This record gives sequence, structure tokens and C-alpha cells, in this order.
Amino acid sequence: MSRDGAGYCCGTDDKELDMPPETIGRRYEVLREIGRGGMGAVYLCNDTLLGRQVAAKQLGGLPGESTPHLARALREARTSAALSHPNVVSIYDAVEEGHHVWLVMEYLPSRTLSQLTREDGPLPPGRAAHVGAQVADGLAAAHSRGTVHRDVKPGNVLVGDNDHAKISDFGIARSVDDETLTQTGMVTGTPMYFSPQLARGLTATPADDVWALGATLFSAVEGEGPWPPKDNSLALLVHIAENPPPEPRRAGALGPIIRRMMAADPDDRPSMAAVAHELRAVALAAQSDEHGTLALPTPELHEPTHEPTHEPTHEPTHERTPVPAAAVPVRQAEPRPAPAAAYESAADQGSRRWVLPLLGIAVAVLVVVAAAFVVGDVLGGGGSDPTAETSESPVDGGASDAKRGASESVPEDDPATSAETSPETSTETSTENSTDAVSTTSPEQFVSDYYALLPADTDSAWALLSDEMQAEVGGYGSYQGFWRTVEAVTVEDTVAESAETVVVELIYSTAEGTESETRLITVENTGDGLQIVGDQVV
Ligand SMILES: Nc1ncnc2c1ncn2[C@@H]1O[C@H](COP(=O)(O)OP(=O)(O)OP(=O)(O)O)[C@@H](O)[C@H]1O
Repeated sequence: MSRDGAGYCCGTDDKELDMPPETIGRRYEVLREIGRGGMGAVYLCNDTLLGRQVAAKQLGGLPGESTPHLARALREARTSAALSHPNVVSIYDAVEEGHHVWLVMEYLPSRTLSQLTREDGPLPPGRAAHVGAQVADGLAAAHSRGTVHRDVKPGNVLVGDNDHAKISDFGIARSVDDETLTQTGMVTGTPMYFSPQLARGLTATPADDVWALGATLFSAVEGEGPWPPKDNSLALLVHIAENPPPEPRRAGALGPIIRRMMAADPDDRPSMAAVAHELRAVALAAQSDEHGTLALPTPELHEPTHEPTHEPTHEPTHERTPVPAAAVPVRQAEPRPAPAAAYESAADQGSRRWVLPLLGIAVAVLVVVAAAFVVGDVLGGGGSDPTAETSESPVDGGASDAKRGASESVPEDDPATSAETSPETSTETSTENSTDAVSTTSPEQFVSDYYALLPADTDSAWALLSDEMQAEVGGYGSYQGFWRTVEAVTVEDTVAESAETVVVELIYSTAEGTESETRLITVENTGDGLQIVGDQVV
């Protein structure tokens, strides 16, 4: 192992894998190890640029395994970065160092669902339903954009305070039209939670995630996995493929939904969105159980996540349709001196170019392409190349890059050529450029990166609004309340109209559907970097 001017440099033997670096990518100070998984250690770090805690997961670096590991890591970063959702662990950055990739992600003080079950015993059905509903929300958002997780299991469900749950580890997730993984012939995932179809080697579909979540809930309430443990994975696969689904015994009100989620025929399984809805109903019923036998932590049940809330406090005069405000929610329908995004008249609403009726498969494809576009931006610092989805390029930034972009440059390297051929991290490159780069972040990149933060990281996004815009919005609570109603926002295109104005085309996904909108964003360099100072529908 060596440390050089570019920061920590990793070797390739197992011993070195056990030694944490002091800093990752010259930006993330390692504080302590959080845990270990099949792919390596996870460390709690301090992001010195944004002053927040993050989790960094080390992947790759084993002899002869670096390439597939890097590919898996980058795929994980791309998939998760495109999935900005309150119930999906956000990927902020991916740093290549030596033979390793560090995935830098949102830190969630938590226990995994498997730890929780092991330490607290089997979960009451209502509590399991509450956790499961949130995970189903996150997975439904992934499914709506063509991504199958493929490794849903208790170890990939992080449960934090008040049982706030997030699904993590999109390491083997992929878009359904991405044949890269199937071409490798690799079998990945955890057999214990495989559906019979996956066990038979069929291509993964959203119905397999539904099964896996059903099996995960089965484990949570039963205290043990759905199948008898077997040392031999192949034997377990054969067992799953040839035997009827297990019957839950301690699931109570959760029993019927678990049975349907684990239906042998995938066509008999509900969609993930329907699962979320049903699980939430079970959780709510348990919450109101007077006898408290299904007691739940109450605060989180009221968290809107993205279940439709028909009476949003921040939108008193409008239907709860997603309001595609660049930065802010609609608060009232009164005329404003400047048409800031915070305010939109009823006439505006009527004339809004809703495209919902035109949406269908074509939009699903569009969203996937747009997601690649956003990630491409993040990868290339402005090189918005949708083809980057299929290249093994480094992922630099993710959600955090918008914030970083406000104070430093993002390299203009070509994402299609910089990964396998150049081991330097893109984070390193951007850090090196940081001293003189305040003015080099393009407004289009800044706007793209701003939206990449949303809806998951409202804290960081909020900091990118000028004081005046924050006042226009009506406060952080209102801003956050709006973004909680949005499952995903995707930048379809950005065009600079002038040095300070950007036309951005957006696609919003909510529980009610998908819609697009074009907005004019005005940015200004305030000395601290770029900030959003104006926003209107065009
Ligand atoms: N974002 C995070 N925030 C907080 N803790 C985390 C985070 N990600 C992982 N952890 C912790 O680190 C441990 C290891 O995580 P990891 O994802 O590597 O495990 P795993 O899913 O078993 O591994 P793999 O999927 O690679 O086989 C987990 O048990 C969890 O407690």
C-alpha cells in the first residue's frame, strides 16, 4: 500500500483490504468502519467539502476481480444515482482509486432488517408492514423507470430511527433492457430470496423483486428465512425451483399479502406499487389496533414519503398533482412580480402542457434514457452522453455534485474513455481543479446537478437557492413538503439561453403518474458559487 500525492493508493492483496485509508479521494475523511458485506467494508466518513457524514463502501481490488467489481460498482452508482427517492439509499459519488471503487453514499444510522430481526426477535406484523411499505415505495419507483433491484433481502434493508427504512445496494440492479449482465453469464444475488423463476435462471423482472420482498417480510415476521438453510447454493436453487412457496405462520394480518407476493406464478403477484399500498394499509390498521399488539413507532406513519396525500399543507389551493417547480412548491395562486416557480396561477395550471395522456411505454423508455442523460452529466461534468450508460466510465458526483459544482469545476472529460483507460478518480480531478474553478461550472451543469439532488436530498438542494428564493418558497418545510410528493425528477434536456438563464425540460414521477414541464431557471454567481435566483414555467 502506498500513499501518494493523489491520496490513498490501494494495493490488491486481502491484507490491504482490511486497512482503511485516512482519506478517500482527498475529500472523504474516514472516521470508522460501519460494517462489512460480501463486497468489502463500509466506512463512516466526513465529506470535507460539504461538511456532512457519508458512508463509503469499498468494492473491487481482489486479484483478478477488479474489472467485474468495478463494473458492478459503477453500475450500482449509475442505477442508484438515477433513483432519487426517500426510500432508496442515495449514491453521491464513486471514486476510483487503484483497483478499488469507493461508492460514496448517504449515511443512514441504522441496522439492517436482518440485524434487527436477529437482535430484537421476529417483528410484529404491523411493524414489518411499515418497514415493507417504505421499501416497496422505493422499489416501485425503480420499477417505474425500468430498473429491477434483483437483490432484495433483509441485509439490504436499512432501518433507521422511527423505523424509517431504505433499500440499499443496487449493485446488481439493472435496467431491463441492459443486456450487459446477462452476457457475462454471471449468477448474482442471494439465493435464499430468489423467486422460483430466478432460481431456474430466467431473466429478472419486477415480479422477482416482489417475491424477494415477500420473502424478506416472511423472514422478518418468522425470524428465519423462507427455506431451510443449505450449505450448497446450487442445492438451494434446486429446492426453490421445485418446491411450493412456504406458508407464513406468524404473519397475522400480513399473511395474505405475503402469500400473494410469493405466488408461484409471477402473473399472480401484485405490482410493487400495489404491494406498497396494501402494506401501508396493514401498518395503519396495526397502528390503530387498540390493544397495541401490532404496535408501531407512530411518527413515521405520518411521513408522506410518496403515498398520495390528498390534502398537502403546502398546496392549499390546488389538487395534489405534482407541481413541477424547479425549486419550490406552489403555495398560492396569486400574481407575483416575478414569475418565480414558487407561485403558479390557476391559469398557469390550466395551460400547463400536461403530457400524461401521451405517456405510456414510450415515456418509460424516455425516462430511462433521461436517467442515463442525467447520470451522463454527472459522469462527464457536462458531457451529457446517454451512451455513457453502457460504458464503464467513472461516476463522479451523483447527487452531491450539484453542491460541489457551486464552488468548483467538474471536469469535462469524456465519460466514454476515462474509466478503464484512466485509473484516476474523477473526484481527484475535480478536487485538483477546485481552487480556480468557481466560474467554470456551466449553468446547465449546475441546474442538472441541482435536480440530481432531488427529491432525496432536499437539504443540499435547498442550500443552492438564494436567500430571496428561499423566502419566496415560504420556508424549508414547505419546500420539503412539496418534494416529498415527488418520486423522481429527471432532467431531459438543458439549454443555456444566456450566461445566467437555463431552459430545463423535466420529467416528474409521482404516485399519480408522470408529467413533463419546461422551466426557465436563472442562476447567479454569488461569490460562494452558483445559486438559483429565479425560476418560472415557460
Ligand atoms: N449507507 C449506509 N449507511 C449506514 N450503514 C450502512 C450503509 N450501507 C451499509 N451499511 C452498513 O454496512 C454493513 C455492510 O453493508 P454492505 O452493503 O456491504 O452489506 P451486504 O449487503 O451484506 O454486502 P453485499 O451486498 O455487498 O454482499 C451493513 O450491514 C450496514 O449495517
